[in-house]
Amino acid sequence: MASLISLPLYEKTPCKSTVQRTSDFIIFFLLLSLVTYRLLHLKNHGLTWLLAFLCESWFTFVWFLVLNIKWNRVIFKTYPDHLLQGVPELPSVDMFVTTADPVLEPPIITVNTVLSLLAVDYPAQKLACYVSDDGCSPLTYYSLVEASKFAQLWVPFCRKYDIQVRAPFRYFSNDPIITLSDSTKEFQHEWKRMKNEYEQLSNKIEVAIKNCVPPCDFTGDFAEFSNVERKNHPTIIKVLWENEECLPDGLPHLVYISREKKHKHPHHYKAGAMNTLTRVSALMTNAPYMLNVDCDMFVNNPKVVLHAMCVLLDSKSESEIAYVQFPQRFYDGLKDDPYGNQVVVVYEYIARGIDGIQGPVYGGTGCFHRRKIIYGSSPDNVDSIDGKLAEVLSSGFGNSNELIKSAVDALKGKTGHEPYINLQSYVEAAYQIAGCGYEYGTSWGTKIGWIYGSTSEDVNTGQMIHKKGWRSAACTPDPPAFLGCAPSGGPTTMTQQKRWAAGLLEILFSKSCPIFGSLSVKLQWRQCLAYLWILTWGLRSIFELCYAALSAYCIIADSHFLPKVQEPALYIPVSLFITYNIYTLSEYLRAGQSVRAWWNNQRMARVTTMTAWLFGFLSVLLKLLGLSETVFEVTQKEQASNDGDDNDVGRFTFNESPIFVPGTTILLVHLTTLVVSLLKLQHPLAYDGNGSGPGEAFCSLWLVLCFWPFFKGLFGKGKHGIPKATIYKSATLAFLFIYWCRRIAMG
Ligand SMILES: O=c1ccn([C@@H]2O[C@H](COP(=O)(O)OP(=O)(O)O[C@H]3O[C@H](CO)[C@@H](O)[C@H](O)[C@H]3O)[C@@H](O)[C@H]2O)c(=O)[nH]1
Ligand SMILES: [Mn+2]
Repeated sequence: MASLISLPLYEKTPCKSTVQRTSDFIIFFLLLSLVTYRLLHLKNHGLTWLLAFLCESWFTFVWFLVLNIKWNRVIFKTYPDHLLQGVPELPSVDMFVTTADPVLEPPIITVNTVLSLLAVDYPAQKLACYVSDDGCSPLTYYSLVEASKFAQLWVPFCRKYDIQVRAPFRYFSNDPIITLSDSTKEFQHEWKRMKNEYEQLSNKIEVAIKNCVPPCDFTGDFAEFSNVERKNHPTIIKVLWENEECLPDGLPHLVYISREKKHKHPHHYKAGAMNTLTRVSALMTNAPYMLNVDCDMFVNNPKVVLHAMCVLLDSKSESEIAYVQFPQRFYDGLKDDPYGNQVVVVYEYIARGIDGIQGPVYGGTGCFHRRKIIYGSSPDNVDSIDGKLAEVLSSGFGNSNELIKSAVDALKGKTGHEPYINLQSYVEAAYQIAGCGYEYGTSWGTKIGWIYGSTSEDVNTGQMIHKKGWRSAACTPDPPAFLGCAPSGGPTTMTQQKRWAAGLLEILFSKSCPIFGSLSVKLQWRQCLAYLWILTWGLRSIFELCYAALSAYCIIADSHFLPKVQEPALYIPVSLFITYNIYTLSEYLRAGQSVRAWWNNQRMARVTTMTAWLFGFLSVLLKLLGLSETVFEVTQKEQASNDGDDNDVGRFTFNESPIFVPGTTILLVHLTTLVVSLLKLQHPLAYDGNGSGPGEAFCSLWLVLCFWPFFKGLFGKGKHGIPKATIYKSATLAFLFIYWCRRIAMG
């Protein structure tokens, strides 16, 4: 294949970064100076300085990790046109969609993602789409059945007119007048028909949700769904559509899978679902490449598979690059990113940096994997897999002979079935491998497939691959390949952040910890540092909380933890603060973001670290103590919401969750200390004698500004207000903290 390809399929270019490296260094230098200053004066001060020293050492360590990450930023560029000229035959791809809850993940969202996948620009006989439904919902199934009928019209329409956005809800929500004005009569006619058909499809689904018909009479095709409980039901696998004649312009196969679940059998959440998808697809189509997306991540660039293949089919990649990760981008993002979760700037600077080391971290969605690598092959044996080695590798696959045979084929590089396949004939064997007991005594979840033990199965699995010495590649085509929905409310954002922090810490505190990886295996040490930056999110909460408590304590006890006004050392924290903020602001501006977006992200970074990540940390602590297990709480997906008055869009929302207690407490404490320091109400018996100064007061002011959404929440109503119970609890905690500070101050 290599000789046929003359033009490059992809290029990796470094970003210019002198200014950035210099700024990163200045900040690092200032942090080091601060730590040194602390160390030199440690013995003249008490515990407060020791704590400040520990926190600042941590902040310096984190910045060192950032410095390392950003050092070699790169951009990957792919050329699909060169691919079509150079590659005689494109390989097959199995596409996986996971959904878990028809309420939190409305079926119409999953349907749109599936439709957009079925309609990608790629020979249809090379594609198969598998949907895993962990909710075992007849509604999801019904919606997919209806969607597969609509797809018969939609996919040809997209191909004929080269439609760019192939998720119908997005396509029809874009301004139709512009699309239609300079088009042919025929197109206008078909467009209207298609819009009408799509509206009928959404109506049917809506009606089904409301009235529970027809799925709920559980006859015919729905019989298997009668008496199912979400967490206790047999396997259901249904071939919704099969491209029987293997037509390149037909419709890709579509298969629905709900794996078996039983009470007390661990199902490992998304990782378990991914492994079931991997096995079932191995029997049916056994494509050498697998794409996986979350149910809300529709295809926004129809050439996405071709872009991925540019990297994967490049002659050198075969023994080097394990997977191609597309960035997570979001549609209908709220103006100025009030929840700080659009991650535009993080992608630009952090992700591009990691891309330049050993390659992007696996992000759980929008990623193309090679099947044999998911099956455990490493860069050393990838060229030399013979029958014997393949058999050794396939020993952990479980006792399905069909599966083992397909795995041996996949490992040897012989994949895909011969032209005629009959998916239906594999369904029986598929039931066996989708059973909840199948994985007992096998290597699934440990050495093969998606790795268990963390609710951030993505990072865990990607890291396992990097540890074998594989690299990965990022792909950032324009327009963005996939778009999904980012949480647009306080509670959802907090739950998601909490789960991430917990899942990442689970990896840090397990035997998959990257530190072991870079000592003994082939994880590059700079990649190991990059992983450490990610995995330690939850730990940051402790240091930030401690620092926040220090400044409050110093005001109440009339002590100080920052240099006094007359000390030249004051310039260190002051210049650190100024440089850091100007620098991060410039990053936002350079990435095309507003000043407001910068501020919202700074503020939300403090809020999530000290609240959601704290809860993530605590839940891992409980797990380590054997008191409870971490759970994967599914993030709620909403379609563009038109409800509510426009004034309130982006205003922070709350609910009864205890996750809002720490934030409210921090706010109340610092409001109090701010008043105390302005009115000079400190305790007269304070021990230090040289009391708190403007530095400490400024810290309180800054925190109050960061928690301003909570301040508004104190007076807000409905979902915009912090519940009374939360306020009472927080007020009690704040009171206890202040009381305790005074007690210590009085000795
Ligand atoms: O028991 C489960 C739980 C979740 N999912 C699916 O997993 C996906 C991701 O879940 P979501 O609630 O959307 O989590 P996010 O926080 O939005 O997801 C990010 O973080 C996850 C790891 O924490 C990754 O798995 C995701 O790919 C990544 O987008 C969704 O398609 C779910 O349907 C399952 O299939 N089974
Ligand atoms: Mn998601």
